[in-house]
Amino acid sequence: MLVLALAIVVLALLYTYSHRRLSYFERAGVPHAPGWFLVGSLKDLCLRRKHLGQVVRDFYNVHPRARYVGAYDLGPRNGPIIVLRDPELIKSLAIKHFDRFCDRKAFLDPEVDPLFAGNLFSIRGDKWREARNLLSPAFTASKMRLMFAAMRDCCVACVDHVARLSEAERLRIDTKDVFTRLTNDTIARCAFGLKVDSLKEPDNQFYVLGRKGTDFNKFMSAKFALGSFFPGVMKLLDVKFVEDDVGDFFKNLIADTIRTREEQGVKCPDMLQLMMDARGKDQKSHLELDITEMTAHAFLFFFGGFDTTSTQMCVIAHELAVNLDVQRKLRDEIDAVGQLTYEAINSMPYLDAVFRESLRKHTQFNFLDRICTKSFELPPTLPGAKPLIIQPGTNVWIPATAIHRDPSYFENPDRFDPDRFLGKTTTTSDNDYAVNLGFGIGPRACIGQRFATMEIKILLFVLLSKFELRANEKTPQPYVYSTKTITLLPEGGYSLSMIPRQLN
Ligand code: HEM
Repeated sequence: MLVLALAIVVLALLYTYSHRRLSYFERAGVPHAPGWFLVGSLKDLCLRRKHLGQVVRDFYNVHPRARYVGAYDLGPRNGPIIVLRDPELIKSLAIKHFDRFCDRKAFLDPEVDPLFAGNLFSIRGDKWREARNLLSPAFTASKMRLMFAAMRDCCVACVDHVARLSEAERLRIDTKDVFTRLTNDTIARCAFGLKVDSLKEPDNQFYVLGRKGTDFNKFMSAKFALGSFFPGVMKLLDVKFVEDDVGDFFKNLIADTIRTREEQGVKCPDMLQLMMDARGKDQKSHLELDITEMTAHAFLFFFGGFDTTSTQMCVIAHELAVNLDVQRKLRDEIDAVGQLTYEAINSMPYLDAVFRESLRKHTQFNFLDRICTKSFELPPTLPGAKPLIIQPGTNVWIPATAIHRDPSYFENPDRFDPDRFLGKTTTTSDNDYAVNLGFGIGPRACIGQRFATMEIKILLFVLLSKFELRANEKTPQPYVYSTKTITLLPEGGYSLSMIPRQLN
């Protein structure tokens, strides 16, 4: 009885506290999405009524002219989220005032989950700066040139595998499975210096455990929500993103590779080598780079690159199969180029346009998140409103998905139309920069952008040289994102037909 009474009192206190928090934007005079006790403004996401992308668009559409709007986070604190709408303000916070908005919201305590919480995506402050400086040289244009041959070999092996399938199998390709194996093998080669063929050996440990560690479609989304909004509960229950068998496998792999390289005096052009070379160079560095930290960074290729890159391949293949005019135009460009070289892949305007349009229409990071680290005065959101001072710890979202579907920036935004990017170079004009957010913005933007772009372009080149992509009866049309996950997985899954070109 006493316990029940106590529980009711705690709940009532929490409710009163939350009620006050949920009036924050009302009091500040900022247009906002409504919020509810515990679920904040993310009720539809929690109830799986809407995909995260739609929820972000709902926030964005709260007011068509506001420079920013408000929403409320999950959890008993129902913290305020500032959702930026104005490209100028986005640039101001993400670039000019980066020193005040350099971190993301913490998911996890590094002590609970060192592999996940210790990687570049999650770490903060000076530790992030040092790690980013250390890892950036692995992604320069000259490193990409070095990795080109390895990537090409992986893509050719993947397309050869498709060619060896029976005709019936080729009519129903599970693109996610094939492309995930490809990205796995590329990462094994370029991050860990390992040769793996996951299409020939489907159950190899590298693939099986890498997949297990990054499977966003099962419990991962729930863990993300828990870690994001109730990090304390995550710590208490000792819930990890990276389970021990996965973590141990990768740690041992890194330790063995380092030992072998040191014993044999071998140097390889991969990310692991960069970290090995950086060890012990700077005594004052926060980066001690022990095996766990090196594994965390190398493992980041999985979190950052494995699922994202294969997903982007899937959505492009889908769009090409349902937009045959686009496929034809791209194939003509590929045929005209003929020879696949590093220079060629980087100078194909239509291929680049197709890729950029895919990032726009199918945005994997529905919002980019930043946390305010020093108090900051936002300008009035609307003419006549007051400026808003936000405090350290306030969450700021850049609603990438919503901006990408805003007709004031992209005419007819639901259409897949690569032509809109033709004639625009990748180093875009100022405003373009803040409305093309597929790889993020500012110093915290995706470090693997060049890597992913090159891998995807090579695959498209090799694939379309040999196959025509066609929708089959399982291809989702229209493409509706499943509300069961935070990824771009369509209801019904990915499926396509690949038809050898010479048979047409
Ligand atoms: C098509 C594939 C990919 C997409 C769409 C993508 C997208 C993104 C986005 C939107 C961000 C957040 C940027 C921001 O907050 O401003 C990000 C961060 C990141 N991505 Fe990617 N990414 C892809 C592939 C990769 C690959 C291949 C890697 C390989 C290492 C990678 C590693 C990372 C890392 C480490 C971060 C965190 C950067 C930091 O905080 O300093 N990504 N990515």
